[in-house]
Amino acid sequence: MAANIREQSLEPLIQTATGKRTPTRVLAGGDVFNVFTGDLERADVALCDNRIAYVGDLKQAGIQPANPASVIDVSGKVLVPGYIEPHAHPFLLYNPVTLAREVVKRGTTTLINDNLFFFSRMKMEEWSRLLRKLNKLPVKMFWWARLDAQARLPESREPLFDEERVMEELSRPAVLQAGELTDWVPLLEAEEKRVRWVEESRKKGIRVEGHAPGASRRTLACLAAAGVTGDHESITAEEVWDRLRLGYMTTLRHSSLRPDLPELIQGLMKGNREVPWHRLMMTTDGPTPPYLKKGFVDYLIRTAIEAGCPPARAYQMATVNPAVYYRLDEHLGAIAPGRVADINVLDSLEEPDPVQVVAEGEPVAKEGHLLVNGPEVDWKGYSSLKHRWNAGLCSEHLAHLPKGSGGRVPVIHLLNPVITKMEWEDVTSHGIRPFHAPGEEDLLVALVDREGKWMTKSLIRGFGKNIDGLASTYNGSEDLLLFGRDPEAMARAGNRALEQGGAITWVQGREEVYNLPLPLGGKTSLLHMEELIPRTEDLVRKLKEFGHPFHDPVYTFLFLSSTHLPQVRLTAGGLVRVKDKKVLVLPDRLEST
Ligand SMILES: Nc1ncnc2[nH]cnc12
Repeated sequence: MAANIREQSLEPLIQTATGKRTPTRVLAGGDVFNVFTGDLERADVALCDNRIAYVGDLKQAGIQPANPASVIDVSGKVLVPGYIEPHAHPFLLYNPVTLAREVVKRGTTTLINDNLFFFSRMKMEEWSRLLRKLNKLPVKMFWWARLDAQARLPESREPLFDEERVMEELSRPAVLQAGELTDWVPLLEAEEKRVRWVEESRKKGIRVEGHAPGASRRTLACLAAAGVTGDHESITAEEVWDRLRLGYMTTLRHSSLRPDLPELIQGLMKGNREVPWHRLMMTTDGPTPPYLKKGFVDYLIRTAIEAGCPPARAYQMATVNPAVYYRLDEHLGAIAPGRVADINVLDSLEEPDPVQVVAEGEPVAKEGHLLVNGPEVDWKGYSSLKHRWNAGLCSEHLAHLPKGSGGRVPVIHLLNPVITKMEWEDVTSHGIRPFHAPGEEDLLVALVDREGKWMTKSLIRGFGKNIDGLASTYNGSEDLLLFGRDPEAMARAGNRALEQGGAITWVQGREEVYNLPLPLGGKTSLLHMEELIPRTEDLVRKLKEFGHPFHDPVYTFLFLSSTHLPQVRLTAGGLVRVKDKKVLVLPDRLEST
């Protein structure tokens, strides 16, 4: 429905509202949360197929239910609109289908999704076909159109973000924003194509999402002048105010990586400043699977309320605010006539996890259980997601330390799951087994081209101890990421992951101690969330046993090759210092070995 949400035929709605046609379904006797006033009002809700036709006293309005079976008794309950996640990354090991099926149980009925990793690797025909299929999910799937890959790719892959493809993406009816703009420097340098894409977005009335962590007010002001309309990267209340003052729609983040919401809410509410709640939204920003045990947007609402946010404001941030911002408020985000019938039935406003979920007029979940199946996606029909990896690995490729100038080697220190600091260190040997490396915590980390042409290496400290070989096709540049101290185990893990068309595979000696197949582009699993959550927890637990100090290693996999983050990253062009794009260590060429 996302693609054609603006194409509603009005006649049956008019007939139902005026009592000339019986409603297809009625929710009777509940207290309806009015997102416009922030009040609870006793009202019945009459539906006409997937839309709301009338809200009020149906008897008084002369609207008759067709029969008792068409009435859902919600007396004693509170009705709120289905929740909207404005900033979803539907590929944190889960895929768009498994994410949608999980979150709708907790009342999220609209996802506004990152297209990265699908757009960046799929043929356009297949991507369009997949979008049509996803349109049949009980969750409305809207999309962003990325303007860059967020990684430094080999030149042969760059045309993915060419004029024709990006313009086609911006023209899709289900695309609501350009971005997120992780690579915004070229925009401020007025790079022609980037400016043209933002201008095109403005012409189409779609938004432009920034990505400016730690940016000064000056930079934020320049980005606003360059057409950026929103940002979700604040980690302090002051940063939120900076964005609000400049007119940004500002999204408060509570992700698995950065659970900042309580601090942001409390900081915003400090003192006597009136908080402009209507300019705020909230996001889970791509949580890794275990987070979903706590919920999704329902968990954001709960967290905001627990932090002191007035309940009405918390619900507005998750419903009408994103609907207004994305220019969809005549369709979404409210229990009001004309809107899509996405309705969560709650015990009370203090309990945002719904007892029942109605999406597009159909009951889709009850007491945390899905009531609907499908659509079944035949993933085999999307050949561009089944990449054939050409990078056969042998241990010889991994048997030497990366060399910098003067025989020193680069050592990446992991300061948290994603922030790195690099230092040069002297080592006396060229082996990488622990007794050869500078310290017992040191592992080799390598990014191996999925076409088998190059490999970029560094030492890494702070990821774990005594890991023999761990391979992940889950990474920011869609190549193969390897960690380990034993070249043979690393090659074994890598080859095993590649053999499966993508996986996270861990080998100690000759034994496989962990394996999670990721058959969709080497990125996402087909497992339903009930299985994927414990499998992800298993990986984290095992890594902790090997001295891994952080809670979100999947993000380490994702971001070690993502050049939107600071310090050094592993790329096709070598080990690169992001700030000035300086290549610190060139990649090894693999073809000649
Ligand atoms: N920039 C990003 N790209 C991909 N996944 C993310 N999750 C959070 N931020 C992300």
